Amino acid sequence: MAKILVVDDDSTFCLMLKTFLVRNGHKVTEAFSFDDARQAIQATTFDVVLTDFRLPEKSGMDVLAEAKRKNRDTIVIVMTGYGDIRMAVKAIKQGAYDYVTKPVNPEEILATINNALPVSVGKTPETDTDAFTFIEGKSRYSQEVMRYINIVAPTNLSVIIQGDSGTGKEFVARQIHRASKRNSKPFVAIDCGALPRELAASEFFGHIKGSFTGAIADKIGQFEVANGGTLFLDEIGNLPYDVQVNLLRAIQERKIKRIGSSKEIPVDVRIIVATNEDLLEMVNRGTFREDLYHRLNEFTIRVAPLAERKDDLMVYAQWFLNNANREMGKNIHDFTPEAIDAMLQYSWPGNLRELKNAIRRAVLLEQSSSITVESLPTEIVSPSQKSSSTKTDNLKNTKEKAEQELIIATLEKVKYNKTKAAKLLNIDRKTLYNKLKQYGIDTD
Ligand SMILES: Nc1ncnc2c1ncn2[C@@H]1O[C@H](COP(=O)(O)OP(=O)(O)OP(=O)(O)O)[C@@H](O)[C@H]1O
Repeated sequence: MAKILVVDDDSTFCLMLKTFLVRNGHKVTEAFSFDDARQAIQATTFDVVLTDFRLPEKSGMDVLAEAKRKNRDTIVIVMTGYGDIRMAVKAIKQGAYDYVTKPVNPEEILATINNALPVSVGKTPETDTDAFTFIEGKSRYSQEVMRYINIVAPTNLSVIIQGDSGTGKEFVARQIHRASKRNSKPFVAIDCGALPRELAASEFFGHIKGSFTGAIADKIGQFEVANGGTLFLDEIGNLPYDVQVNLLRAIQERKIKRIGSSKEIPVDVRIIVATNEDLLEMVNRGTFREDLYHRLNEFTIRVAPLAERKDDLMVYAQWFLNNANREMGKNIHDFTPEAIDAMLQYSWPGNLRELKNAIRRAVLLEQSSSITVESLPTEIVSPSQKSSSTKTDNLKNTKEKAEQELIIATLEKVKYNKTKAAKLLNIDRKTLYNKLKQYGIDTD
């Protein structure tokens, strides 16, 4: 039984979800606004918070921040419309466990919660369950990543894994650990993005009772938990600057001191970090320590966005389909040619995570033995395909659609940096702004 908070201003939806989750053995509290949610979070520690992305006045991001401030192990799942998928990706970068798309299917939510629960966010001793089975893509990029994993795994080198959200960085880290001599020892993941500055040092190194307000008992830090194994620091770019120096010292000296203690404890930990930012650029901007960067940068692996390795798409799609079948007791064999076509055309800004979610949703909705275009999220059925049969097409709106698609694709490519996008599109920034307005493209 998990303690779950459901946050949505639609009270009928809340009631429906509550009834369903209670029937499945959970204890559920509802909140219809951010203020209700905040009060509930302050009063109780929830295992799971399920929040709508759009709330009156506030957003799911605020609920996420509130829940993580109270207890960073709370699993936050964001419910979002497909139009907000980029925001959902942002929420994940800030510590949300996953998102589900609206219209929400209760079975899907339950499956997401069940997946999340045994994996108490972050610190998971490595287990060889299906949830972490590493699937090899067949694209040139994936083959290269595989080669790098095999080269670096047996060494003790620190590794930086660079790639957009949802590309599979944590999976690469787990695979390195699994293929290393450390694989019988723990793999410990810390999400630096969800780590409040004041708790970061204590999370890494532990503390002794009474060393600061709130230190009500001795606490062992993650360096000690990971001893002999691998420490995976996700979103390393979000680590507060002053904590970076402590981290560097621990890595270099291979010893730590619990906060409030003078006793040095030797630790043997291999460090793997992940980032979706350009750390070197952060070094140049002065937000990431250069000495730490060089210490970590013994080996770098770049994981390409799914859009750049379309050869992998169906390998993963079939794997996620098989898993979803098993999870939901269904037996859908494959995808129709139109569905494959639509998936290949789509840009997948949320990468493998988005693909997995789209397929789980499709498996729930699909009534036939193959996934059809109709059960895929509408976003995925590309605008040009959807409109190809409409008689109202004319040269002007065909041209506009193509222009709009090109702008979106370019923005995604340059991670929404408008200066770079304008340059690539060979237009000035002002023209780009006008076009964004004209097509209602939201870039915040
Ligand atoms: N090699 C893989 N084999 C099987 N599934 C994978 C693989 N890589 C990624 N996935 C799937 O994609 C999801 C996202 O992967 P992962 O969490 O590793 O991405 P990430 O790049 O670390 O994301 P973030 O930057 O948001 O933390 C995983 O939950 C998993 O289901």
